[in-house]
Amino acid sequence: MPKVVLVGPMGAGKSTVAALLAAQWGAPLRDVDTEIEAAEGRAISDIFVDDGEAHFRALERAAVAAVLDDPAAAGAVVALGGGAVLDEGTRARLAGHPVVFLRVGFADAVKRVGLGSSRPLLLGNVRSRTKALLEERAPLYDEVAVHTVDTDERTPAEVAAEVTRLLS
Ligand SMILES: Nc1ncnc2c1ncn2[C@@H]1O[C@H](COP(=O)(O)OP(=O)(O)OP(=O)(O)O)[C@@H](O)[C@H]1O
Ligand SMILES: O=C(O)C1=C[C@@H](O)[C@@H](O)[C@H](O)C1
Ligand SMILES: [Mg+2]
Repeated sequence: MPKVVLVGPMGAGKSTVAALLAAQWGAPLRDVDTEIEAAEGRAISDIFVDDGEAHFRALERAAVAAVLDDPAAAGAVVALGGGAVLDEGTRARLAGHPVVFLRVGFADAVKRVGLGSSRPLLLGNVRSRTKALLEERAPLYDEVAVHTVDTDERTPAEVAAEVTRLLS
């Protein structure tokens, strides 16, 4: 089983904090978004444009399951994509895992994700999309999480230290 599975919205810092924790713990790093992009040979934004969100979600469901079942992911730091918890089967699979919800509020989330086009679900109106997604998904992150860490006005290093403290 992984040592930690980070969940939370876009801009929560899952990828950033996962990389820090993996380096600090000397543990393998598994970032599911990155693994999907590597397997597909294209960016997530291109998967959304070419094949649509439903196709991306199917790839994501399989990629999360593959990581959770992978013996090589024992003791790893795993970062999930922001929407992985939308899938009921994924939520069920996370039961019993050390899942940490990195919470982020609206203001910090908007500052962190910026206006780039790499997050297809925020295209159009970053502020209103961010607000809606944060509200819709908060109950799903709460459902799967064993611990919640508030990341607002904290550096990635401070967030990583809090995750380490909670899991030790
Ligand atoms: N605690 C923090 N304070 C300030 N900036 C942060 C913090 N955590 C992450 N960031 C910055 O916010 C941006 C988004 O972080 P990151 O890519 O780690 O988020 P994510 O949760 O993995 O998002 P996604 O779901 O889109 O993969 C990056 O530019 C990162 O440097
Ligand atoms: O919150 C989401 O739905 C997403 C978050 C990212 O991690 C990527 O998985 C993708 O951009 C979708
Ligand atoms: Mg990420």
